[in-house]
Amino acid sequence: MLEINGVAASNGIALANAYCLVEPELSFEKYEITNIEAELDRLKSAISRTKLELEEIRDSAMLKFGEERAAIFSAHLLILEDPEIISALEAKINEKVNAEFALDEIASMYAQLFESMENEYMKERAADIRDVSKRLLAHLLQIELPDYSRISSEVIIVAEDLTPSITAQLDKQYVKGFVTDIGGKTSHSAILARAMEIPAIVGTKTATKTISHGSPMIIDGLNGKVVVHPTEEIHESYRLLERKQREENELLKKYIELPSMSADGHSVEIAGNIGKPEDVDAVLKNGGEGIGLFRTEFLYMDRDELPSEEEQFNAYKTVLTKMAGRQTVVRTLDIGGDKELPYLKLPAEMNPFLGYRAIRLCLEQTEIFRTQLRALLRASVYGNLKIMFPMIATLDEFRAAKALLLEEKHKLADEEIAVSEQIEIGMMVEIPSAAVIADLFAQEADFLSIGTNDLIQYTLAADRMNERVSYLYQPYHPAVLRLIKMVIDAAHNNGKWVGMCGEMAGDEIAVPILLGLGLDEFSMSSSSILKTRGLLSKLSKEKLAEQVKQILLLKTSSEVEQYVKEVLN
Ligand SMILES: C=C(OP(=O)(O)O)C(=O)O
Ligand SMILES: [Mg+2]
Repeated sequence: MLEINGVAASNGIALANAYCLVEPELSFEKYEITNIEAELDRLKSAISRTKLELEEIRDSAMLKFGEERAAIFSAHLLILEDPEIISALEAKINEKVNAEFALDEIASMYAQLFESMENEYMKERAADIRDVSKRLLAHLLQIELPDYSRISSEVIIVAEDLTPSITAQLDKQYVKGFVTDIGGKTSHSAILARAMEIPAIVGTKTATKTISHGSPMIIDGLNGKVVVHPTEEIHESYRLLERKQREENELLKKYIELPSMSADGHSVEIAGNIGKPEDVDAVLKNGGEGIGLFRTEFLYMDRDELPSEEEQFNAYKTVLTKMAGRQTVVRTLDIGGDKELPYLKLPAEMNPFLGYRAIRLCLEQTEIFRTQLRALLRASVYGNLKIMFPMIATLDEFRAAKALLLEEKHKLADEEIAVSEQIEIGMMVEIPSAAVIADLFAQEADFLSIGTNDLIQYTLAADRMNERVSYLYQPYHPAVLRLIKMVIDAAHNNGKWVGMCGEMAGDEIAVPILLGLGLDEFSMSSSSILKTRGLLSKLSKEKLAEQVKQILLLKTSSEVEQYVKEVLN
């Protein structure tokens, strides 16, 4: 039995076998062959097995993800059927070299040829050739390649990291959880795991080195623990725990229909965070009263080009229609940091979290921004839309973004296209400079939404993705609490509402503090909604408003945590 610790990124317990997303070593030696016919046969049979595999992948991608993604595999199949490539391979084998070596030579030659072409489309074909030849090489060497899109039994994914696009493709029916070497509580793979409501442990540092494919394992998303090859006894205790958790989740269901109200009768709003229109279902299923954050960048990911105005319009319209008049806060494109768009071909930066991203990019590449704003404005008539801008650091940025929005609104009016007159325009407060001058922003914004995932990392200068400094990523640090108080007070002093859409809004130590500070809206992963509503129903807002005065005098994060735990008991 082996125990590994990591960051508890998404709650829950999962028991299944490991599915290691580790690229296996595909090394081989060059050797001279004596039987050319036998070698050609070996190549032929590896090609047919590769084709069969690709056909299966293509068909399952078609079913699960649609035509666009399936097309990649059709293109791979065409390469395997290309007579020119096949005869080049055969000619090479006729020089009495083994098939692996022949494949490597020919595939590299073609890939280099495509790479040297001016045409972008042809350049990309080089990647296809390398991909197919890797698959074929694996078949020649009789090594199985892991492929997450073909998982069809219950597994726990073990990977160095999961990019948002891989995570978004995992099929919840089979993927019961995941464990990664890197990442923190607010890395985007962790956020997506919470949206998928599957347990996840990130930042284990060693999972891929110590867990082998197929090993029975348990992940304890509550305590950030991974157990590999558990003893019978441990397995049984976790099975019972999992059952207990399922029962507790059943009990929480009573809160689906109840309003979000403290024990002393104060109402707040508990909303959900989403990344794709289909995530709305989980928010509604869990009784979310609104959407506090729609991370629209996910509409731009996992594809080869920017989404058109029409595509975006349809996505926003779907969300607004499903939300049926409930408050829906949509955040404009927040790309950068750990969220990349390869097709924008942005140069690599030394510090991407401090670089050219989010509103900075939108205010420069205004065509991208205007397309999104138009789509949003056109969709506004289908529900209760509020728009907010990410990563605002200066008042000038907020004014410039708002001006572009109003310009697009006027243009639509000229075109006689209907736009709602009720759209509130707000902003994320996730950069310390914005928190410090929240009083100035609150005069010009209709609402503020505190993004603690970034606010914490920028306040403590601790990368939210870096597990080596995760001890510094402290939501209850007095500096963070003071900034949050400043923002809430600034909004209220100007008659505006204030929400929080960072993960802290669903954190059980933070919720009592935030209630005491007067936060109006708590927006979180849909899996946290019911637990938070249950917790809220046991808290007295008026009593907490007094206790918070004490909390704000505490000197360290652990003192705050200890105080809240005592108050709660
Ligand atoms: C909600 C936030 O935005 P994201 O996690 O998408 O950066 C935040 O920073 O708190
Ligand atoms: Mg952010």
